[in-house]
Amino acid sequence: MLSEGLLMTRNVSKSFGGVVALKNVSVSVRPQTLTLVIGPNGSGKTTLINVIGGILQPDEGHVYFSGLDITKLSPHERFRLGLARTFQTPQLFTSLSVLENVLVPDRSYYEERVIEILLNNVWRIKEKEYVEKAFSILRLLNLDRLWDASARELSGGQMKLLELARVLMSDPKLVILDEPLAGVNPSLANEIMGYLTKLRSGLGTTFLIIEHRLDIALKYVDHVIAMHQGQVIAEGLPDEIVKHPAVVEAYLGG
Ligand SMILES: Nc1ncnc2c1ncn2[C@@H]1O[C@H](COP(=O)(O)OP(=O)(O)OP(=O)(O)O)[C@@H](O)[C@H]1O
Repeated sequence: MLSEGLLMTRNVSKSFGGVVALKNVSVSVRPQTLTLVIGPNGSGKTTLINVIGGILQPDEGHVYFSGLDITKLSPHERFRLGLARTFQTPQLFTSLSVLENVLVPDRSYYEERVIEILLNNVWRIKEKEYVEKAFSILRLLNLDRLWDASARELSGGQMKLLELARVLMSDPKLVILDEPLAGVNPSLANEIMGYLTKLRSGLGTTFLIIEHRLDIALKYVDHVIAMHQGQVIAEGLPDEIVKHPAVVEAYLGG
């Protein structure tokens, strides 16, 4: 059973005081897919990705990634295994340029390689490699023309793309995106979803996305997980899920 998903939760439960945020949640994210988690406000989406990312520990249940039980691992340890995430508010260095932001990925990426870099005196070669890699990622996301701009000059949507670019420097297997389209104009929002499909097919990256703007997101994703009151109420193809009676009821009732 562990081979079916790159990422899986099994019977994950989490409460905050008396509030049950997740109740026996078992989901699977297949490799090289765009999987979207939907649900009305308060249905448990954020809690689920925080448990998957390691920010929260579940009260019960397990999280598996690449066949490993990662339930007890820290967010950094998960990152090193290839499980990365972006935040609703991008975590950028606003005084640095676009390129510099991409060249400052998570510290653990460099920490792992620091001995190799020092011993072999290959820093200059590595630096050139990193810059080339950064530019190729910026090109994929149509940010290369802005490489020298200060991050603070970017639009909200471009900032989200820049955060994604930074995360991609570590060659993640799976990226969790928390509302990548929130506050982004429709044209850029469609562009962002287009880039994700391109990255999935081109680099083989898997994406787990939380998004409220279903009109846009549903057109691009491969699989939808619908939540309500801390439970998964339906799963399947976008077309099936929007028509699913439990999903319709959850949104109308909510
Ligand atoms: N830190 C917390 N302390 C107390 N209750 C919390 C906490 N985090 C979440 N909850 C509660 O858990 C439930 C699930 O919340 P969660 O934020 O996971 O839902 P959501 O689907 O992400 O909602 P939204 O779409 O509004 O972001 C809600 O009832 C919420 O009030």
